[in-house]
Amino acid sequence: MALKLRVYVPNHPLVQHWLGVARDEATPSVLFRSAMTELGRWLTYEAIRDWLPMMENGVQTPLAPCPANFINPDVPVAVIPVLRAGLSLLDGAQTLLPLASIYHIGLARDEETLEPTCYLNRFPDSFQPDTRILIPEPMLATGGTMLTVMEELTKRGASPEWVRIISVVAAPNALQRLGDRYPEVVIYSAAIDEGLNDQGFIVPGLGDAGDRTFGT
Ligand SMILES: O=P(O)(O)OC[C@H]1O[C@H](OP(=O)(O)OP(=O)(O)O)[C@H](O)[C@@H]1O
Ligand SMILES: O=c1cc[nH]c(=O)[nH]1
Ligand SMILES: [Mg+2]
Repeated sequence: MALKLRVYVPNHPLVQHWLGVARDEATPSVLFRSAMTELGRWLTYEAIRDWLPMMENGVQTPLAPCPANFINPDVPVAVIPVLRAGLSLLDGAQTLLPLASIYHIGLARDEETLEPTCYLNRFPDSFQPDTRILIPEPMLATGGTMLTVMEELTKRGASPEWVRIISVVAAPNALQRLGDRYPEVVIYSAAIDEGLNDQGFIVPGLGDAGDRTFGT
């Protein structure tokens, strides 16, 4: 079955370098966090192309009038880190989007059923439909977590066409399920891996992103 959503894997040396560092089991927690921050920064840089709202506003240079383009401050921008592991990408994203509102959501997968449970939701009651929404979530495995996040967003008025996900490793299962339900969503991922093992971990993946970030 063809994949319906758009997935970009930036072939950028900084993205590929930090992905390698994050994958390496010998990488200690402190360096793993740096790698994830860097991935958050460069994946955000790629993802906000053609997505941030712009407006034209001429300026006067010291020499002459000149056309200029600026980010339109009237269109809301929101970043939705998915706790815990999504926090590892947040610093990098926030560096590039310093004025964005940050709305946290926390989900944990049951180790047996792989079903996610939501234990924290700091979303506003409603989102303006043109709100630009960036979701840092490093692991897209079964896709269950991201489908829950999307449901919580859309029932508050968010438009999938303005949602961009930054992820480090995505599995085909998650991409298929997300594409079937939300084909408008665009994903920027450092890699698409082969699949999942019996415990629902992405292979080769990078292990448990939350545990490696927080040393648990
Ligand atoms: O696509 P899925 O199959 O839903 O899996 C992906 C989710 O699983 C992990 O979360 P986990 O439950 O380990 O929580 P954590 O981030 O707190 O470690 C990971 O951080 C993703 O959020
Ligand atoms: O491989 C995986 C799958 C889900 N969550 C992780 O942290 N790693
Ligand atoms: Mg985890």
